[in-house]
Formats: sequence, structure tokens, C-alpha cells
Amino acid sequence: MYSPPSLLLVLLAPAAVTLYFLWTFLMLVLRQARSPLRHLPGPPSPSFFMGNLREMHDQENNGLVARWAAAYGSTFVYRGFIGGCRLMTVDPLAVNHIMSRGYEYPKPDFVRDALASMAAGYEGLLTAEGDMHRKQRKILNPAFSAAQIRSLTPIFWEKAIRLRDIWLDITASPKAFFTPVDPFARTEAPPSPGTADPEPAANAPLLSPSAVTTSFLPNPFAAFVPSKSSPTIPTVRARQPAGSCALELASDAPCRLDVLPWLARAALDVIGEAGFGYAFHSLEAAAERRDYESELAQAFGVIFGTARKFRVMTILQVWFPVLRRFKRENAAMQHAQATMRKIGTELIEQRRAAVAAESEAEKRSTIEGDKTVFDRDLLSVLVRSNISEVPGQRMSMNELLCQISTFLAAGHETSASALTWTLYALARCPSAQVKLRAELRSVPVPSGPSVPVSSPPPFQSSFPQQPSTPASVPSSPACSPPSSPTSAAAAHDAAMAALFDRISHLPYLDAVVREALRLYAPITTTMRVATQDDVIPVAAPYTDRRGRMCEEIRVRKGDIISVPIQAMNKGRETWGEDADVFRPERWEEARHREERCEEKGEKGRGKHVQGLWGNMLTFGGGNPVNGNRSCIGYRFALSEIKVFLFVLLRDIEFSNDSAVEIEKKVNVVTRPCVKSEPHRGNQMPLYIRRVLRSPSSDLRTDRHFGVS
Ligand code: HEM
Repeated sequence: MYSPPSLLLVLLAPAAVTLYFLWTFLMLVLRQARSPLRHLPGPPSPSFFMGNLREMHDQENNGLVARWAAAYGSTFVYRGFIGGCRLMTVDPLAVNHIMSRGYEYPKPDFVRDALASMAAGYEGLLTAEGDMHRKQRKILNPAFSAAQIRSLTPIFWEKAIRLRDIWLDITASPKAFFTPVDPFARTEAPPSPGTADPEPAANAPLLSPSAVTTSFLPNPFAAFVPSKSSPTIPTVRARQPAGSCALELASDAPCRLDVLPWLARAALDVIGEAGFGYAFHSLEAAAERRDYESELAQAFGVIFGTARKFRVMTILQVWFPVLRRFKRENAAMQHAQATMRKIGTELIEQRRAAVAAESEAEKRSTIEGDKTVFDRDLLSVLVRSNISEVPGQRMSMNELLCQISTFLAAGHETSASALTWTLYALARCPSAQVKLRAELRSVPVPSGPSVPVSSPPPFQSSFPQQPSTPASVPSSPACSPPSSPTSAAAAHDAAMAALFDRISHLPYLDAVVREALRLYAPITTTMRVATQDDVIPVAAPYTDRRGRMCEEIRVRKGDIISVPIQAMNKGRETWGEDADVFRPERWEEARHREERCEEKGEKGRGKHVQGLWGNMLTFGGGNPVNGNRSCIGYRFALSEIKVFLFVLLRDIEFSNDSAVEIEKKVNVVTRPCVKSEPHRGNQMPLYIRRVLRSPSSDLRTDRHFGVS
């Protein structure tokens, strides 16, 4: 029976709530006022409420961090909400100290919250902290070993070849093609169904979703717009790009193509199959202009794509954690999350059965003295950890489901962004492109009869998938003629594996990838919070606001720290006066310098930043003992990028229209935008054309779309 709340309760409840808010606010203001960071130099704050956050919105295009560093030194503070000081440092020693203490300097709660909505919770590798993270990292590491990544390369080859063939088809008949909807274009308001014009005039405004970015909160990745309700966007226009030069003998007129959605789709297909044996068929869906996407792709898009607008509530949730419980989730989001869970569970169950069967077979083969290679692909690793009886190696079902979302998200948009910017850099630097193509073409590729590529069996869902067509590439001429499909496949795999090894060590390809990832780091900034008072060493002493010379940075528990990855990758002290210029040769020069030093028995120049890769922070940094938060998928990404560049660049010439100004828009991942067309959202229009004397028959795939 309903009993009315007592009057005392009615009076006390609002008072308690008010007290909570006042107390929390007071504590926050007090904490900020007592932070030793307040003594550090830094730019003036244009707004009490927003601090410098609005200024930072466009920091990747206006060199803000470099300007601040020039004005205030390598270590300074900027202001966050209600004037809170946030540390920003480009000092390598300080950055190493922070990044190598992943558990003492975790991601701030508001960053974790934003990532958690993308990674479906707090139990994925991106969002887990402390012991849970340590355990997960240990379990997952084998799935990202060099040998394991090598075994995934057939999928990279297949997708790269498919994309190349689609693009070559486009160069052959540009009018027949349309730019697909970017599966991860951030949308503000999805266009209403039925507005799509299948063949609008070439100069018609593009009905692209408009971009929404917030620089102060790392928003979950982006929006998937099911093509049913989305416009088809014609950006293929036969027009000579201003300032383009004939790089080599090229056929056809160059046609304008928004490469971003194609690369996003290719990368999604790669991580789906390589990570979980799930065939998104995202490239095919676009190439065949199908009006449906896979069930998981749709759900994925809704979850990651809900554009997070700047709301007062968002800020309040940063200050008052209790408000985070009142996050609204609409019906579409709930449905998408349920779908993700359902498919995730099905994927896991399917693989669990396979792993159990394999386990039995292994037991038998051990008895018989035979040796079975145990699968180490990501999903199998996850599933095995779920059934493990060792507590330290066991992940719960919820952790498993979080990892699926985490890796789908973390593993595809970053790679797509990296590839997009690399093509852009090469389009703007014809000499580098020609040099790279010459190197790539100097590598003989296997030729011969087509044989099926061995890739993980596609996941069977209720989604009306196309029958999976295995990619085919020729087997190596060096191999003896295949006597059976199995031996032919093995021969082919061996030939392609050898080709992969070869391209992994191509010096100019490596230099191009490094230089592109230096200048166009897909993740431009990361944030950390101090969990205890600490003293951070610096390489360059600085003068604080009181005129004192400081040789360290004092931080207090709760202080927020920004690590400007991109700005550090462009630091003149490390990279020289031409740090802003795309010049792959700098990597060759550095290598020669190091070789000379080694010959003389001297130590090299030494690392400036102990980043995971190439002295850069592009893939983050970390220390296995005290919290390794560096990118677990960096080998995966580098292999994927190199294979795609190898396949695409050999046959296709890329150029750009120098009148079209491209800007960076940061939304966790850095994506391109045309400055004069912000309403069109993220895009990267380039001009492509087939390079003549193309060895396009060298690397082939059984295409079930397009023309030859
Ligand atoms: C060019 C491509 C990529 C770039 C530039 C990149 C960059 C990064 C960076 C900077 C971090 C650290 C973030 C931080 O500390 O705040 C990170 C973490 C991570 N990356 Fe990547 N990533 C790429 C590709 C991938 C791929 C392909 C995968 C998976 C297949 C992946 C999975 C992850 C995961 C799971 C984490 C979290 C690791 C942890 O906290 O232990 N990334 N990535």
C-alpha cells in the first residue's frame, strides 16, 4: 500500500542534494585553488567558465600548442572549466615520466566515460584500469605478436586488392560510381529517408552529414548512417585537378573521389574479419550500392555515431560524478546496444564451440605425439580466457563483450585515418609518390593461377549476407605447381607471406609511413590525471609565474594533464626547422646517421620521446611494469597500412586540388574536412587515375563486383 513520504523526508531530500552539490563544487574550487599548477606560466583565460577550451577547438589547424610553447616554454598550463589549471607539456622527460606510469596517471574519469560509451563499458582494454587492465593486457598480448599479425595478412591483402579494384573501376567509368556513405561520419541530423538523388548533377550540393566536433571532451568515434536513410554522394567528377602534374604515364582522366569513406569501410572489414571472423561486407555493400548494411555495422554506427553535442549537462557530469548516472539513452541506442550484445554473444559462443573442439583434438594429438598449432586470433584468445580456470587469466563475459566493441572501434578508425592522411600527403608530394611507386614496383609479386586465400570462416548471422567470395591471388611462380586446392592455397599463402615480409622492410615505404604518422597522428592528444601528489622531472627548466627557475613540475592528486601528441611529433627541437614538412627522407637520413654512429661505436642521438614506435607518441607510450597504455594494435595497424599502400600505390596515382584546403577535425580520431565545406562533414577529396603499364594483373582478387 502506498504510504506518503514523511514531511521531514520531503524537506531533507532537496537539502541533502543541494548540500552535495555545494560541497562537491566547493571541494573542486578548493582543489583547483591549491594546485601547484597555478604557479606555472600559461596563456590568459578568455572565459571564466570555459577557460581556454574554445580556443583549443581548432588547435590542430592553427598551431596553437606550438604558439603557446613558443610564448610560455615547453611546460605551461591552460585553463579548463571554471579556471582549473591543466598541465600541458612538450618536455620529453616530463612526458616520459607521465606516460610510463600508466596506473599512477590514468585517463581522467570524464575521458573514460566518453570512451566507455564507445567501448560498451568500463571493462574493455581502453577503459579498464589497474589490476583489471594488467590482467587483460597480459591475456591479449599474444593476439598482437608479430607472428600472429603475419598470419592475418591474407585478410589485409584481400581487402586492399578489393579496394584497389573498386577504385580502378571508378577510374574506368567514373559516372557509374558514387561515394559511399562514410560508415563513421559524425552526423548532426541524419538526412530524412527518400531525399537521396541517385544521380544528381555534378555540381549539386553534397548531402553529407555535417560535422560536429568538440575539442574539450573526447567524443566517441563517429556515426554510422545506414545507407537506407542516407544520401548517395557523387564526388566522382572528371576534372583536371589544379596544379596536378602527370606523375607517370597515366590512363583515363583523373576523377575526384572522396577516399575517406572507402578507406573507413575497408578498415572496418579488415578488423571485423581479422579480429572476430565477422564479415561486415562493408566494401561490397558500397561497391554494389546495396541499401543495407550488416546488422552489426548498423548497431556499431548508432553506438559510436551518436553525436555528442556540447551540453551544460556534459560539463556538470564532469564536476558531479553522481550526474553521470542520469545519462539518457534513446530507444535506438538501447536497441543498438542489445544488438551488439546479441551478436557479440553469438560470436563468442560460436568460437567457444570451435575452441572446445580444437582443445579436444589437441588432447588427442598430444597423446598421439602430434603437434597442433593452437589458434591465437583475438576472438579465440578472448574465448579461451573466458573458459580458463586460472583466475589471473580469466575474463568475464562482460569483459569479452567490451573487448569486441573496443577493438572494432579502436582498430578501424585509426587505421582508416592514417591511410587517408598518408594518401593526402603523397598526393601533395608528387616526388615522394613517384619514388615510392618505383620502390613498390621494384618488388616482384607472385603471379599464377588464382587460389583461395585462407581466412577465418565468416560469422553466420541472420543478416542476409552475400555468399562469401574468397579472395584470390596468384600463387608464387617459385612454388611447384599446386597439385590440390589445399596445397595451392598453402603455396599461395607462403608466397604472400614472403611478399609481406619483403614489403615490411622496404626502406622508402617505411619512411613514408613513419613520416605520415608523424605529421598526421590519428590521435592528436591524450589526457591523464594524477592519482597522487608527484614531482615530475623536466629536461628544460622553466620560469614560473613568480619568476622562480624550476627543474621539476609539482602536481597534486586530481590535476589534469594534456599530452599533445601531434605537437610533440612536430617539435622543431627534435625534428628540425622543417618539422612541419612531409619529408620521408628524414627517416632515411636518421637511419644512416645511426648506422654511422654504430660503426664508430658511438651511441646514437638518443630517443627524445620514449614513444612506442619511431621516437614518436603516435602510438602512445608505456611501461609494462607500471601500466602499459600504449597501442596494443600498432603492429596490426602498420602491417595493414603497408599492405594497403603497396597495393594501391602501385596501380593508382593520387593527386589533389591545391585550391581545396583540407583541415583536421579532431573527435578522438583526426579526420579531414574541406575548409570551405564544413557542412559536408568529414571528407578527403583526391583525384585518382590508373597508372599505365599497370601490373594490375599481378595481384588479383576474385571480384564479385565492378569491372576489370
Ligand atoms: C594508425 C593506427 C593507430 C594509431 C595511431 C593508434 C594510436 C593509439 C594510441 C595513441 C593509444 C594510446 C591512447 C592513450 O594512451 O590515451 C592507443 C591505444 C590502443 N589502441 Fe591503438 N592505434 C592505432 C591502431 C590500432 C589498432 C589497429 C588496434 C586494434 C586492432 C588498436 C587498439 C588499441 C587499444 C585496444 C588501445 C588501448 C590500449 C591500452 O590502454 O592498454 N589501435 N592507440
